[in-house]
Amino acid sequence: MSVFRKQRSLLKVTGSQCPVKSSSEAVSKSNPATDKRTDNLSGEKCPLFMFLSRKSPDETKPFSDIPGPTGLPLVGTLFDYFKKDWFGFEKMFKAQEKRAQMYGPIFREKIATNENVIITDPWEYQKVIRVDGKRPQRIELLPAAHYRKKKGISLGLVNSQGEEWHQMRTIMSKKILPPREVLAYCQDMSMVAQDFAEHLNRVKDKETGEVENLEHEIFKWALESIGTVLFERRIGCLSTSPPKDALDFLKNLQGAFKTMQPLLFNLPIYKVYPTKLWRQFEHFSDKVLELGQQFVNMKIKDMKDHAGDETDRQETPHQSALLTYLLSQASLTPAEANAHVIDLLNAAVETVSNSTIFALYCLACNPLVQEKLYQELSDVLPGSEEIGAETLQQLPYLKACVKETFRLFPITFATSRFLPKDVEVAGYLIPKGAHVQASLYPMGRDAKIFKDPEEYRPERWLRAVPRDPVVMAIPSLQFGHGSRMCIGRRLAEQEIYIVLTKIVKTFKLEYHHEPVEPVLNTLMTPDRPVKITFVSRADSLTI
Ligand code: HEM
Repeated sequence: MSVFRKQRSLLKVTGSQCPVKSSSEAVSKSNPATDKRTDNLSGEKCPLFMFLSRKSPDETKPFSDIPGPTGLPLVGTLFDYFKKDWFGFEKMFKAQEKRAQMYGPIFREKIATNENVIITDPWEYQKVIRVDGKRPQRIELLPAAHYRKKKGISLGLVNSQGEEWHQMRTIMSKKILPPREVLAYCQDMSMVAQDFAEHLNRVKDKETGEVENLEHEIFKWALESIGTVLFERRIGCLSTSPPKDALDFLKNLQGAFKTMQPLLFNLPIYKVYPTKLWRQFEHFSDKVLELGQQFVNMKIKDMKDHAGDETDRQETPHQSALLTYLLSQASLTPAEANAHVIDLLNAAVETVSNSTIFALYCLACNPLVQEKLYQELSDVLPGSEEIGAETLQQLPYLKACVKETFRLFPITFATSRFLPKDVEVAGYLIPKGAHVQASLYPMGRDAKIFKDPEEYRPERWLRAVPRDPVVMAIPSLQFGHGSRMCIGRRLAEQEIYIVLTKIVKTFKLEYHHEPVEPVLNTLMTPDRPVKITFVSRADSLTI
């Protein structure tokens, strides 16, 4: 009898013994991996269940038994992604969902040089999280790492490993992670978001209420917003004539992300021969670097111009931009400090923009949810006051809306680790060094975990009754986990909360077009222009 079937028969016993009833979102069908959670509402595993579901070591199957597509020597399943009846690289998350339906919650796949164990069961992925350690290793973004090595630039926090990573992370964490540091940016972010709402009001079509190239406008906001954190200065993206360099930066950043996607999964021929795609990627990356450096130079010039100017410093609530902080670190050369800031800029703009676009889209498609959110915002912020740290504590529904967006559109689509030691997952022994991915799209849309998974229902995250902590943590997995979790998570969430607050208070959002589907351009992005109608709220006090 398979391990899974054994577990299922044990679960029948434990189900009746467990003192806590199952939730309405409990498993409808038996699934070997998901059944293990018992889904009791307290979120704690029943001790009897834990005892009965223990496996003896000899039940653990070898790595080679993990199911998955066979593929060809050398290239693995690479050619599947060129087939008409299969999904391309831009729909990799769909391919993983399909594979999970075929092989179950754990499978192996080798695509060109990428060999992965993919897990769609959140309880099983917990075993990977538990062994994360102090210096977790994630697969590098190979094209980006190759580019940096070629140019002789630091690999940066995103792509470095081991001690080098740990040292960088320790320095940067002190300034980016503490809640008090992040909350200090509330006021600046709030002012940028207010400008953005006014900007939308200005640029929306007076007849249709739609904004031409909304994505581009949101990118401008995201650059302006993170600019206040990194450089403590306004870039001017939301003015009537934004600086050309800022617009070029955004265009090239998008180009770099878009061209990186196919480079990530194909054979890395570019390492020996600069293919057309590689040359495009290199061109975009060169421009991003050059223009990013210009932002840095502007800030450095500001600092020199205002050295010792106390009046200027008093105007800013948090006294030092991230760049200032990094430049003051004795262990970093100015070149390293610059490289880190450009890294953060790159990581921040695409991620925050796309998450915000999907959140606005979800709200526009769900008027009842939007109305409920509007009520919450109006109760807490009845006037045009700025959004402060205390306000953010009082907006549970807003936070639930963001979580629900992350569930449906996990823009990073997978989070991964190289295992630091052998681990048993879903009944298989996975050896140290294997690369293991949590596939977030199928996880978030699993009907055995979420009732009516296609529905946008923020209430899922508001249950008064405590639910399984593993389920509750699914949305945050898109920021990764453990000591290598996204360093910008708090900044990102704060920016998204603030901009949604300003927009929903100012406009009623509507959507009257074909549904938007996600596609990968390294990150998950909408597959078409998102034509939201922005209807000014008559009773809005913000504009
Ligand atoms: C919704 C927005 C964002 C999402 C979904 C996101 C997601 C992620 C994920 C999944 C990782 C890998 C974590 C892991 O391996 O455990 C990561 C790493 C990282 N993120 Fe973000 N991120 C976002 C916003 C930001 C922002 C705003 C910044 C900068 C201010 C940023 C900077 C970074 C950096 C530097 C790393 C590398 C961290 C390390 O390896 O130590 N991210 N992010």
